[in-house]
Amino acid sequence: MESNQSEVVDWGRKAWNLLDSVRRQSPLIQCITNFVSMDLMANTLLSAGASPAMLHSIEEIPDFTPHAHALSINIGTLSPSWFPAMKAAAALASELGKPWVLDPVAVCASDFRMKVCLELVAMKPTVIRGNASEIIALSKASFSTELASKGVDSIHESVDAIEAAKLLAKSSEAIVAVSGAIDIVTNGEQVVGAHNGVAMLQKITATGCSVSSLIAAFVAVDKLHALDAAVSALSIFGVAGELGMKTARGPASLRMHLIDSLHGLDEAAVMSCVKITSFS
Ligand SMILES: Nc1ncnc2c1ncn2[C@@H]1O[C@H](COP(=O)(O)OP(=O)(O)O)[C@@H](O)[C@H]1O
Ligand SMILES: Cc1ncsc1CCOP(=O)(O)O
Ligand SMILES: [Mg+2]
Repeated sequence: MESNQSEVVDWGRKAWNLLDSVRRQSPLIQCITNFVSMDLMANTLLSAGASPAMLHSIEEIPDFTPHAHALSINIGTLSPSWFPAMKAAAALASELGKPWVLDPVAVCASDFRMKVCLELVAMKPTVIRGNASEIIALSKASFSTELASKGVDSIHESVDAIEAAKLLAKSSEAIVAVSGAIDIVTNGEQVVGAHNGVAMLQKITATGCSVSSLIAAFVAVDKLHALDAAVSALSIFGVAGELGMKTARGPASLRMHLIDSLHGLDEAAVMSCVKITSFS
C-alpha cells in the first residue's frame, strides 16, 4: 500500500530512508538505454549507490536479467533491432516479479516510436516516466504530428499533464511520473508532486533518462511502494541539482556538480531540502 492520502507523510524521512537503502543494498540495475544517456545514467546510478549495467543484447538477457534487481528501458535511440531485446527483458522481469521502468523518449516523434511504446506499456511496466509532452501523447495512444515538433524535449508544463498521467496510470496500471518544474507522480487516484530541481537541468542532455533509472533503483529497494519510491527519486535528483547549482557556472559544470552532490547527500540536506506535496 502507498502512503495514505489523509495521513501526514514525512517525505524527507521517507526519501532519506530510500536513498540510504539504495546505498546499503546497491541494487543491480539493468539499463537498456540510448547511446546519448549511457554515461550520465551509469554515473547517476553509481553516485546514488546503485550498480548500473548497460546490457542490451538479446543473447544475454536469459543469463543476466534474473540477477538484476530492476530494469530500466529507454527508447531514446530506438531502432528495430533493439526492440526484441526490450520485450524479452521486460517479459522476463515481469515473470520474475522484478520492477521495471519505461522511459518513452520522444514517443510523440514518430508512429514507429508510438507503436513500440504501446507494446511495452501493455507489458506492464512498474513505472512510466516521461516529460509532459511524452505522457500526454502516450495517454492518447496515437501518434500526431502536432506533438512531434520538439523531439525529445517537452512543449508542455508538467502540471498540464496531470489528467493525462492519471488516465495513463489507470489504463496501464503503472505508476506514471511526469518530470518538469514540478515532478508529478500518480497511480491514477493519488497525485503527488516533487518541487525540487533547477531549470538548468533541462540544458543537460539525458537528465530525464538518468532520473528514470534512478527511479528504477529506488523502486528496486521498495517495490511494494512504487509511487513513494518514484517521487522520492525525483525529489532526491532535484535536490542534488539544487545543491550542484550553487557552484555550477553552466550546464557542463552542473553535470559534474550534480553527480558530486548526489554522491555527497547527507541526512540533514535531504531532510531540509526534499519538498514533496500532495495534489489530491
Ligand atoms: N523548470 C524546471 N525546474 C526545475 N527542474 C526541472 C525543470 N524542468 C525539468 N526539471 C528537472 O530536470 C530533470 C529532467 O526532466 P525533463 O527535462 O522534464 O525530462 P526530459 O529530459 O526527459 O525531457 C528532472 O529531474 C526534472 O525534475
Ligand atoms: C538527445 C537525444 N536524442 C535521442 S535520445 C536523447 C537523449 C534524451 O535525453 P533526455 O530525455 O533525458 O533529455
Ligand atoms: Mg526524456
